[in-house]
Amino acid sequence: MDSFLKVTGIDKSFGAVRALHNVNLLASKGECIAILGENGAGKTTLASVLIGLYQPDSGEIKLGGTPVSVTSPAKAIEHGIGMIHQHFSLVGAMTAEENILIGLPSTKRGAEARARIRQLCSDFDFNVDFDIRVTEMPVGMKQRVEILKALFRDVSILILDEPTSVLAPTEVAPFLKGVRKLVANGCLVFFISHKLDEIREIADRVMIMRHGRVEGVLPVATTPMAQMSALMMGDKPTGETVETPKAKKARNDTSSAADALVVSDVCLMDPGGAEILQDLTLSVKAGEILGIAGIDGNGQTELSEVITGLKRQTSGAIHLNGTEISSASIAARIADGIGFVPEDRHAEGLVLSLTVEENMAFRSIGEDRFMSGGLISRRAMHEIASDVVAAFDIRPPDPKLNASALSGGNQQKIVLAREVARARNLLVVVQPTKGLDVGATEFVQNQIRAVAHSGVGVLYISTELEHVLDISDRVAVMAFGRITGVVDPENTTLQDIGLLMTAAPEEVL
Ligand SMILES: Nc1ncnc2c1ncn2[C@@H]1O[C@H](COP(=O)(O)OP(=O)(O)OP(=O)(O)O)[C@@H](O)[C@H]1O
Repeated sequence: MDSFLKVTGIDKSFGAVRALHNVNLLASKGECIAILGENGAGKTTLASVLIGLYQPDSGEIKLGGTPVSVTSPAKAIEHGIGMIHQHFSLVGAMTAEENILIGLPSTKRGAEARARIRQLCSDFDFNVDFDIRVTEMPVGMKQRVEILKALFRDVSILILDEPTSVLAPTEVAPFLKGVRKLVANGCLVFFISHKLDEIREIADRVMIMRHGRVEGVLPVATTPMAQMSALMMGDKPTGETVETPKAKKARNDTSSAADALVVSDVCLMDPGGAEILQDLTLSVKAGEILGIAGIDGNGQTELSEVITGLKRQTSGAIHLNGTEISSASIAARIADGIGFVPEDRHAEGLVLSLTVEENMAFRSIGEDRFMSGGLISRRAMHEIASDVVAAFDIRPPDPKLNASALSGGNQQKIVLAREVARARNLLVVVQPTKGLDVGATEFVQNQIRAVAHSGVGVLYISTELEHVLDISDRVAVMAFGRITGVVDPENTTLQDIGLLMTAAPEEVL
């Protein structure tokens, strides 16, 4: 094989954690290599070494036979290596075009450049609104802007870190098609993903990582999924199975339960006067899981923010256990027993510069369990966090590490653990399985089921339709800031839901 990229003997440690252990890889232009591995396996670290965010402790990277020193992301771009991260790095106050052209000399930012951006958009079927700022964009659109930014810089190696996790089901197929086009054009694409079916669809080879080592680089077409999964998980069993339909029925008999949450006729306007939520009405009973399905950017995030107090509705009312909380502060809602797992864990869920145990106590200081004799007890904080770290299998199992030192999946577990503990009446989760490996996904779903089982109402918002259908007792579909229908997940079809997801405003009841 004519290898364009040659990675030899890469090692990278963070203190005692050996994140990469003698990683070797040969890859050619015009192929798509999936990188598969459990949370914490070293996938992001390897990608970060390739794009110069981290310097390896040892090892070598060659491009076209020449050793290269990738000392920064800017150097990586010079070498034609770009990466789309799970957490985007766009400037919120700027438009798509301004972001794509940022840092380029003015000679490269004229009409020709703008035409090329639009051409790339149409080549890859990317729907991007060029008139709005990034802060106003739904996550899926931000991702498309990030990709355009890399494509505009003519990358020949593009690393995509779980790119479909922010996309709605209907957006995935066109996106994958776009990636295949990129590969056909000679780009070497690394596709980090936890989704075996997607890997099967998009990748030529799969590189399986485990505990910082490469367990194998195998052709996708001839490698059974079971073999990929076994290499990824070692001899550990994959996640426990979930819940039988019978058990789900037994749990979800909430017909006589009281309403935990009632949202009545809620409207939300953005500063420009556009209606983000329109006369939205729904209810969640105690012990019930109400799923919210919908294409990203149809008001789901804003719904979660209005319920948790991060945004104030323009009109309408919100009741928790029969008491109106429409104008209550965020702190008052937390005190009332609302737990919230936000979509953007980095921006809203965690303080990365604080330790795991400090993050566990975040916004809960003052609760009896963290206090002793009227003072904050560091010991209680440590003990509570140690228990949670063990129960949620957070790795590395050290509550005194900064949250920034944990992999994305393990950071997610911290937020979930903290919010589950807070949710005495209502748990609102947005994209809770994003970035989690198969085992961790099962684990998180089971935690959420257990919360509902204890009598807490759960609002489960996700673009992962299969997960929503699997876990929810009822599913409300959102489009254009409204609920377009409520369905029984046992008696509905994907087509029915698809229709509700794309219902035009005038078709909405
Ligand atoms: N900046 C850092 N400081 C300390 N430890 C780190 C740092 N970055 C990663 N690690 C550790 O290195 C190991 C590999 O992490 P990495 O983020 O590469 O995993 P991953 O395979 O991308 O996981 P995920 O699927 O959860 O994103 C983990 O044990 C993680 O805790």
